[in-house]
Amino acid sequence: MATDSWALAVDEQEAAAESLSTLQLKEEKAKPDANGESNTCDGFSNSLLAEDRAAQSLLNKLIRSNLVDTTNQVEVLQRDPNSPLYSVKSFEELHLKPQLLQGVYAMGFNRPSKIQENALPMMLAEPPQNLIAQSQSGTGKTAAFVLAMLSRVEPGNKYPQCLCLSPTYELALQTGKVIEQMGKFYPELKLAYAVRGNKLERGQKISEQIVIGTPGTVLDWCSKLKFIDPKKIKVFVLDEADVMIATQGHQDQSIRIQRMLPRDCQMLLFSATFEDSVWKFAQKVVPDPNIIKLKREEETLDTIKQYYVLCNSRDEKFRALCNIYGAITIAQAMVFCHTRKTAGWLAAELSKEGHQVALLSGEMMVEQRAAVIERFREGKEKVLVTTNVCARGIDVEQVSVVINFDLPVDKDGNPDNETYLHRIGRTGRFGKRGLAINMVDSKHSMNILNRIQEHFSKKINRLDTDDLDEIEKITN
Ligand SMILES: Nc1ncnc2c1ncn2[C@@H]1O[C@H](COP(=O)(O)OP(=O)(O)OP(=O)(O)O)[C@@H](O)[C@H]1O
Repeated sequence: MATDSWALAVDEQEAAAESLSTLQLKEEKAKPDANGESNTCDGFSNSLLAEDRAAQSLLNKLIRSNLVDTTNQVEVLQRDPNSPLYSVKSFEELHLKPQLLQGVYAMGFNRPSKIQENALPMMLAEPPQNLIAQSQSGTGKTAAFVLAMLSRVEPGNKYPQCLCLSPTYELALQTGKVIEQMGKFYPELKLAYAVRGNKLERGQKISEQIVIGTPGTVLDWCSKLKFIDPKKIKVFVLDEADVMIATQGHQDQSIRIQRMLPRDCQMLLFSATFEDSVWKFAQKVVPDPNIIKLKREEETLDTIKQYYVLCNSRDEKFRALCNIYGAITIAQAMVFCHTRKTAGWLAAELSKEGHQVALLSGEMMVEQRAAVIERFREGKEKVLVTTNVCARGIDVEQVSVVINFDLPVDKDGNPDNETYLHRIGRTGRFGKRGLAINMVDSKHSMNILNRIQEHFSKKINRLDTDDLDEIEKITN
């Protein structure tokens, strides 16, 4: 998988070298599994990977202001292929409770998103149906299952009826916020967070109708501590299944929780990606499911002009970058480096030259990263320097130029074509024309570039950055 890229490995090493105390902290975090697994190097890097995925997902939620646009069609696989397939074009068609419809409109939703068009009628059908749904982040999954939970809950009954599992505390909070917003016109509706640190008195029973939490704590609350009676749960949601299974122990805990629920409990599972492992897990926790998939909007190199620049050193690459900036007007650019060290250095150098630079770096907290991206989106900075690890999955639509200060390679040093496409493909979406410039500083990187070129069968032209006229031409 591209996620364990070489850059991630380098960043891990840098992080480890930078601070022993952080390392110890993270090792602590990597330990908790009940399976008694020892904390090997691999365990450490897997835990970082899981944290990375969860952080990425949180980042996307924090910076997202609206729905991700998609022109792809939804693929629906019904449990009973003979039953009619309903889809709705308006929220009215769903016959929601008035308070709920009011909540939906108060959130500014005018009509269901693409995935909601099919998912909502299925989730709200009687008798309840199970669902596995996959679509990229930002397509309206959370809003859909929150609506389903709020539709089924009976606020008059003061015990948990809906249970939602999230991979981390922070992600649980984000979903909780959506529940609160959408359920705003239901004052009697209450929400409890089953997350580590939320200590309740033994023997207590929870009166909140919706519980959202992480698998370990939810399992404790349902079994050992008996705060929740699992037999009374009507809707079970497993959110971010792909992020969930990246964390050791979460998969087993989720399955154990699911086994305690009544047979007729509605099971809903959501995931942004659908690799084999997610699919296998989904089938274990969601019996007899309907399945909905929405393909990612294809990234394309067709509308992107690609160039490479030959240099001999990091300093030469920097000069080339300055020359490009001197010759053409760039509204906003993203510059990708392999390591946070290079990224930090480059950002500092660019600022010295008077550029308004934002730096997105691995050691930043997710909230800090979100703030950096927000400022960049608002145009407060014109250049965003980042490592691959930080910027994966982030869409900033107005970026028209992408510069690979270092070419993307995987952990074995081979070209990472997927990352290349993802980095620059975004500049050419929705009919926009983009520009990508690759810095080549060795025979090795020339070889990588050639292989990328072959892979996509798209010519990458040489650009002489000492020739200002030539640079100017590339924008024509
Ligand atoms: N029908 C809708 N109309 C307008 N905006 C919507 C609609 N549904 C959801 N949104 C908004 O779109 C954004 C993405 O929605 P949502 O969080 O539900 O997507 P998601 O697929 O769950 O993504 P993620 O997994 O990243 O949270 C949110 O800002 C949400 O408020």
